[in-house]
Amino acid sequence: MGVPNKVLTLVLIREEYRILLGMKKRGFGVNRWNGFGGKVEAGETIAQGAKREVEEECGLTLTEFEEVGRIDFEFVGEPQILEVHIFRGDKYEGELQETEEMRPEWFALDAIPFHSMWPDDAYWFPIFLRGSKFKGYIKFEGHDKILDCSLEELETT
Ligand SMILES: Nc1nc(SCCc2ccccc2)c2[nH]cnc2n1
Repeated sequence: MGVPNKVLTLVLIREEYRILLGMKKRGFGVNRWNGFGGKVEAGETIAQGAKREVEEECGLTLTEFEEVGRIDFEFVGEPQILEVHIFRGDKYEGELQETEEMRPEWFALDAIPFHSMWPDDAYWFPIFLRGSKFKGYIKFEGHDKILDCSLEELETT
């Protein structure tokens, strides 16, 4: 029995022709565009943690969102697996704002900046964008090199 997984959230707010990403300004994944998310705190559900991180990181309040995927990330030399629960944000309220953590920006679905994102995103974003549910396991060496990648599409909604 190794170290328990670190449970994290990742929220991708998607409209018909565009997706909301944030440029990470500090911490894990800095200088990459990503969805909004982070740690799940004691006493909150994973979904509550997802909603909280969106509010903290870009000022929007999710009113409709759904868990659509889960990817376990292993980093060579680190015993703790990152268990990332991925949500699609469908409806939200509030005013989009830049925070200390994230600079938000909308991207057309045919102009997603994969060259400035985590390298695995290019593999699972297409599954996410066609509305399927998915699960995966991805092994990294450092933050740029993928050693193993296994993704399974679970259902097409
Ligand atoms: N898209 C994506 N995201 C992450 S971490 C997401 C979860 C997180 C963690 C810490 C702060 C905020 C959000 C990744 N790791 C390795 N590949 C990856 N791809």
